[in-house]
Amino acid sequence: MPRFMHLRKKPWFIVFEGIDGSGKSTQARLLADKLHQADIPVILTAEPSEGPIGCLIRTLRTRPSPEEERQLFTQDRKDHISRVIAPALKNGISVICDRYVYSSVAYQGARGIDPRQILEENRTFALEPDVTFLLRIGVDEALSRICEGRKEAFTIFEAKANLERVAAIYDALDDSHVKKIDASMSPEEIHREILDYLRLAFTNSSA
Ligand SMILES: Nc1ncnc2c1ncn2[C@@H]1O[C@H](COP(=O)(O)OP(=O)(O)OP(=O)(O)O)[C@@H](O)[C@H]1O
Ligand SMILES: Cc1cn([C@H]2C[C@H](O)[C@@H](COP(=O)(O)O)O2)c(=O)[nH]c1=O
Repeated sequence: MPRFMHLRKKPWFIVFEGIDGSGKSTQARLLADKLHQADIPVILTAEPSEGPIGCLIRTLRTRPSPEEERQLFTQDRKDHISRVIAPALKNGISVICDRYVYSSVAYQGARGIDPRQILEENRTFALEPDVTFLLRIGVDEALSRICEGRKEAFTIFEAKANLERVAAIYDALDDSHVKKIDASMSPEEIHREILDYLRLAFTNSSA
């Protein structure tokens, strides 16, 4: 069966999660490019989204309260789902999303809000991905990558202690659609592992 032909029959919703610097954007782009090369209809999107609330979030220079932050990301996600994700899937277009529900669980959970409460609230409205790739990496390695790849000072979300708490919540995730990936490998090795996993998942889903 030609590679990824399954996606022509049923578009997939694929999410990338992980701490800052884990390589989510790199892998999301590599996967989107691979599907484009296979002539599979796909869009690459992200949260915070490019909608009005997502743009507001990205301009923040001081961190809101945990509750305000939770509400902002929840409203952005509702807008993102209705404006971008749901229409694409309905039109047979697969969606690759760089950050989604679990970012709220991990990052706002790291600020003291009960992660289970965040997850339960999101489950009342958010579409469930077909697969979530959780890129796992040590905080020190992630921060050294961010230093290399970024000139301006760290954003407010990247304080080391905060990322340690975020990473711990991510690691506790055990949903069946979460696939944990060792993100310390090279970009090419991670990409190959993701493609191998997807090919097997597509085969099993159409069996
Ligand atoms: N497997 C890898 N090995 C080494 N460096 C990597 C790897 N993947 C990405 N990088 C580099 O690390 C930096 C962060 O990568 P990327 O932007 O993909 O991470 P991210 O998880 O999206 O980060 P953020 O959440 O902060 O946007 C970039 O400079 C990128 O080139
Ligand atoms: C979706 C989402 C994101 N965040 C945080 C996590 C990141 O530090 C920033 C986005 O930065 P990126 O470099 O564009 O990935 O936003 C969050 O706290 N909660 C969320 O739901």
